[in-house]
Amino acid sequence: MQVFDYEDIQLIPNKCIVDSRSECDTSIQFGPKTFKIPVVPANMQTILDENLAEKLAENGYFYIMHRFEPEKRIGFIKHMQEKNLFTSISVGIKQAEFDFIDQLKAENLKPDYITIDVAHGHSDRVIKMIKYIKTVIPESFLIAGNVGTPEAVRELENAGADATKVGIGPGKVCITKLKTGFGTGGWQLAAIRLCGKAASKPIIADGGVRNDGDIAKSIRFGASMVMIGSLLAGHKESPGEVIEKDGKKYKAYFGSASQYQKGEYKNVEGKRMLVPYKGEIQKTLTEMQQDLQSSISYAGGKDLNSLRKVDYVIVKNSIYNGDVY
Ligand SMILES: NC(=O)C1=CN([C@@H]2O[C@H](COP(=O)(O)OP(=O)(O)OC[C@H]3O[C@@H](n4cnc5c(N)ncnc54)[C@H](OP(=O)(O)O)[C@@H]3O)[C@@H](O)[C@H]2O)C=CC1
Ligand SMILES: Nc1nc2c(ncn2[C@@H]2O[C@H](COP(=O)(O)O)[C@@H](O)[C@H]2O)c(=O)[nH]1
Repeated sequence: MQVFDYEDIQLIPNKCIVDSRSECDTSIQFGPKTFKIPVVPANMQTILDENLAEKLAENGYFYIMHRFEPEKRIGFIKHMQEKNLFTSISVGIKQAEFDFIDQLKAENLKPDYITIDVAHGHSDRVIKMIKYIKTVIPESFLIAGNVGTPEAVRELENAGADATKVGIGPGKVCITKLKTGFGTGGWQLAAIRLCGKAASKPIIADGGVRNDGDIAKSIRFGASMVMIGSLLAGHKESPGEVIEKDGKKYKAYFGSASQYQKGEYKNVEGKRMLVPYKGEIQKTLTEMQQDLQSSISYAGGKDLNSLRKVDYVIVKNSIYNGDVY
């Protein structure tokens, strides 16, 4: 099996067909809606809260609300619907989450998107939840994850998932690889390629993106959407207070399976780090869009599809020579 990660790949340019990068269209249809860029902030408590979700929805970006304050979800859905904004929430797989699906049904609330968010998505419990949601609220576009193999993608799709989320352990605050020996950490882009080839529905590349160019690479290897944590952490709108240390400003970013999320040190597979404060998130999202427009122009096209077939070379761990900024 050929394995590589983001830093090992360079895409090969084709002849340009636009006069300006502004002509390049970065929009993506994902499920029932179309978004400005194929990027979604990670559904984690230090990445997004209700206010940021609202801002993203208002401005044409995809979001997936996290599931770590379960009691807020019904109110959040109602609030977004009152504002005519799309609704996108996460669920787990414990019994209380089946009851939550029943509650949604009883209140006639049909989120536009539901994401099943667990560490090891290739399991009978996840398949049971997929089938349950698809029976009770078939109108919702259902994303299931996380997985790291073509077999898992196929099995979750066959169970009824409308999209799958790929990435076990490549995240910046993940320690799954170290704690368990398993995952796609270190070869996430190759895993996206394998899963993308097996998929008959969209996949979300989740974790390991360290530079804007990695978004184009994810699309090249089969992703429809790219989930990003660390690059979108540390903004003014990110949940949490600004922390001052040695005269510099930071915000905290911690794993959903860290002790900081769980409130206890049990089955910990995540850590906490401080991310330099970055100001407004819109600036980062705009830069991502501009960089992606540039990527499309290098691909020799006018939209994201042009990225999907570009040639590439594997330059194992060498592209950062003299190139870090
Ligand atoms: N993308 C990634 O690489 C990873 C992401 N995460 C994130 O951390 C959060 C917490 O995830 P998770 O622990 O699944 O959620 P939960 O704590 O809600 O656990 C869900 C259920 O699955 C069980 N479970 C968890 N892990 C496993 C496993 N490896 N094998 C069998 N059963 C398991 C849990 O039981 P019990 O705890 O008793 O085993 C629990 O009953 C999620 O947001 C997830 O996305 C976590 C790790 C890896
Ligand atoms: N192994 C773990 N993975 C986690 C945890 N919390 C979140 N995540 C995953 O990381 C990505 C974000 O990755 P990044 O490289 O962009 O920062 C996120 O979407 C989850 O899939 C965790 O505690 N352990």
